[in-house]
Amino acid sequence: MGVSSTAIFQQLNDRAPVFIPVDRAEQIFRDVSPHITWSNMLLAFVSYVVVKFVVVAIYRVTFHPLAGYPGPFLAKITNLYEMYYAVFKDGQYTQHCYDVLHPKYGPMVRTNPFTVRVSDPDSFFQIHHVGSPFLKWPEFYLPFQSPHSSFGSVDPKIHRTSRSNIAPMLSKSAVKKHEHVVIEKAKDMLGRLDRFIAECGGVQGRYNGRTLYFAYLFDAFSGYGFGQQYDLLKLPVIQHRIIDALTQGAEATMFIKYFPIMMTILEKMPFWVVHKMSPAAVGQEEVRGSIRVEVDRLQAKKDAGELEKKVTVLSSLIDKGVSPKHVAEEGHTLVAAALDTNAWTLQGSSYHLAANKDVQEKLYRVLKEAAPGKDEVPTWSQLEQIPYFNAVVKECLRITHSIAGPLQRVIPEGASVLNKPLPKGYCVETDIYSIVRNPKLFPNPHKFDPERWMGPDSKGLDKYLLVFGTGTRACGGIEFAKMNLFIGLAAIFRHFEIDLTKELEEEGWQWTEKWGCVKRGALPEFLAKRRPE
Ligand code: HEM
Repeated sequence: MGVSSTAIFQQLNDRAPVFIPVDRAEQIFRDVSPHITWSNMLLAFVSYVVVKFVVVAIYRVTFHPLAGYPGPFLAKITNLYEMYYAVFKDGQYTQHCYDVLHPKYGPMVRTNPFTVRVSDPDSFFQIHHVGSPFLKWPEFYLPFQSPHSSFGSVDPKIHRTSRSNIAPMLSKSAVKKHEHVVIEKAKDMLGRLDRFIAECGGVQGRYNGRTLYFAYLFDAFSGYGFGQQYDLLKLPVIQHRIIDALTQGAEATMFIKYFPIMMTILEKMPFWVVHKMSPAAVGQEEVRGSIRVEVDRLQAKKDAGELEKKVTVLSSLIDKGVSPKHVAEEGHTLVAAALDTNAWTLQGSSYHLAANKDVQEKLYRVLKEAAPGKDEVPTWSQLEQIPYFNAVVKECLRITHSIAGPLQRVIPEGASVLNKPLPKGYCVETDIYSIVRNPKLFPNPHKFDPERWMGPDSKGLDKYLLVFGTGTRACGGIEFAKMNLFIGLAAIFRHFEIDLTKELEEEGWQWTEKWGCVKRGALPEFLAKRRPE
């Protein structure tokens, strides 16, 4: 039953006397009600949105705490500007900042209403030093849904705990104990290249770098990380849904950055729906599932007093008493953090070495000297003693800069960067790309030139090889990453001559930024020929 308007107005008036006389209110209602139509309501709504947008836009360019920072007008009033380059121009945001915004506006640019982007080596260290009060920006990191992991945590206390939990298993001395496995997997990779050659007639084989290197890295990491052997390199055809899943995951990162709600929606959806939308999600779930099973198995062993000590990253975490839920979270993020980055570096390195045959030949000669035997793979310590090899690896890391996207941090109280005070609570972002491609630090920065690491002044350059980040939130797996890179690159370039396919030769090395780098254009395929022993 309806309630009369008189009663409603009477009630309102009782609660807020002298608000408006009841008879006057009724009169207004009678006058207005014929105009309450759908089209008028729509018009009112649109007018509200437009007026609100204009008022907010005026505020953002005039009185907003970031109003004084230079940047494109559109970027100051809406994040659609940034989103356009990041999402709709297929991952061109970082390159747009490097090519257009910084040259035009200087080292500090307001790239969206809430963010100042800083491209300056000294400021990078100021923001990312050990114990820095610039904490990870929750809006970017929390959608990864691993708030208790070393990568995904935002709260410094939680991070301190999670990082110190994994650190002993990822220290140089700890990962070195796993070196024999990595060498074994590198030899499997050589065998696999022989098979590609045999399949292509016995002289030169064509292979997909992403698939092959991913399989090598996954085989090298999975045993150490979570005690599972997938042996992807031994499959008849190298294919696993985890490869597709991580590819799709990387592709989705930018989309999730601008539409974080998507992660929550996907989590809440029944798995069969997600599977229908993205078959690769099965691979993700498969690995997540096997990590969960392994974590539960380890916890049961611990409860029974039978836990094998410090055998894998996961078992060492269970041994420390970390809850199974958090151990599983750490496991998932480690898989993503460890694989895409390293696989990208190996692909990009293969491209640049194939495109620069003089460097490849010199590298081959030093490697042959270090490992003269058939299929011999030098050890990590041996490789560390070869100056030219080290120069090549540094240049490969620099030019491939796996994480090209912005590293976003919250501005703390009283911060000032480049002598300009920054308002607390907003976002300041830096990026690795603009440091490792800074022409003042690395002249001719787009040229692949290992010699830049060999000169008398090159020691000072090491500090700017910031591909792993620096400070408290620097990469947790640097040693593991280096071991895989050193051994993987040495194995391949000691025993094979790598060439570009026609497609890559014509196109060059094109990439798109999905926070991490993703190959654009032609497939990352290469041609491999056995070196004479
Ligand atoms: C070439 C290979 C790699 C590169 C270039 C790389 C780069 C990076 C960068 C730039 C960050 C900082 C991200 C940020 O501030 O948001 C990071 C974080 C991290 N990486 Fe790596 N990474 C590589 C390989 C690995 C490997 C192999 C592992 C593990 C075995 C790993 C584990 C981690 C972890 C746990 C973090 C989070 C650290 C923390 O916040 O405490 N990464 N990595």
